[in-house]
Amino acid sequence: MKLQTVDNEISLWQSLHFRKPINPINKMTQGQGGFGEKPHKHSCELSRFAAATSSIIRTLTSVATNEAATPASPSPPAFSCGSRFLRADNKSRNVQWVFLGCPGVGKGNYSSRLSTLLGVPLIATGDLVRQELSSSGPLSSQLAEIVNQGQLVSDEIVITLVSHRLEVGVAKGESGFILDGFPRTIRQAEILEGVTDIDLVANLKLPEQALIEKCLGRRICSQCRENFNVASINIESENGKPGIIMAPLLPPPHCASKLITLADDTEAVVKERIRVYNEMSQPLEEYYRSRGKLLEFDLPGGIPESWPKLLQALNLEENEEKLSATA
Ligand SMILES: Nc1ncnc2c1ncn2[C@@H]1O[C@H](COP(=O)(O)OP(=O)(O)O)[C@@H](O)[C@H]1O
Repeated sequence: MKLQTVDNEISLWQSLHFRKPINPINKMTQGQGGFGEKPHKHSCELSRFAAATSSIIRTLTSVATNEAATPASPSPPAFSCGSRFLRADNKSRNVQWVFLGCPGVGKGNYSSRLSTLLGVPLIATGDLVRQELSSSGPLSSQLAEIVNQGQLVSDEIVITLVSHRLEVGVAKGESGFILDGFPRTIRQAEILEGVTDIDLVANLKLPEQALIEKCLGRRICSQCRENFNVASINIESENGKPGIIMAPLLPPPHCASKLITLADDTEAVVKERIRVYNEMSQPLEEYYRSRGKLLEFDLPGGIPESWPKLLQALNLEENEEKLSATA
């Protein structure tokens, strides 16, 4: 039975290194939620998986308790807030937030702005996968095939990549994190839930037409790796839903001649990525909603309209100097 298997795995990781108790309420919700069946794992797969996850467990423990790295006199925060999402249960650590959203919704952009604002690292699994893919490592060609077809890479590989990234961060004294693109399956969420507390899961939404146009308009500077978008989106209001206007995000002149398109931003692959998202990742909305952690956010337009409203929804305010620095 699924619940039994998840418990077995979490107990295995706990026995390895981590100490977070399993919350009986979570167990109950998982059981009632009817989430997708977890694939059967052979014991050798399980032990490889456990090895990878024990690493994430160790690292997440260190991230969650990393007080030593906090400076004695921290510089004033770039924000003020009354947010219930900040440090929900543990004043000794920084935020642990997750960003959900379909490909093209802009979660990378908003999570990156928040990471700068809150002074926490942004961990984007898409970037970790692409880094691995462009290296000459053993996983490279295997990953290229999966990503270029718009499919998800295996939970085991993603967890290994996240775990490694967290370990590097802990060594540098990082505390807290914003996760962009992880978890993306119920299984990944269960693993995360089993090892640390997530304070908030922000779910960004746009109509599908805008998602497709945004993905197809995405460009990256091959030199500085900055993201831009050449799409000019104008979706008329329909059936009581407000229209959406999104201006292009054009590059500065020194990047304009160096723009590239990612191999998975073609129309067929984008549609497949959205289909895979709806099938594999959308169930996460209910998973986190039932745990009281989900913040739904319909983007009202491009960054100039959406960013202040997102801050409002999170009960955050940028300080004046920060506003001018990011303008
Ligand atoms: N958590 C994850 N689980 C499985 N695969 C992932 C995960 N995160 C990223 N990937 C892989 O990396 C690709 C790029 O991710 P990302 O940049 O987040 O794209 P998207 O625009 O689809 O949100 C995904 O299509 C998927 O193949």
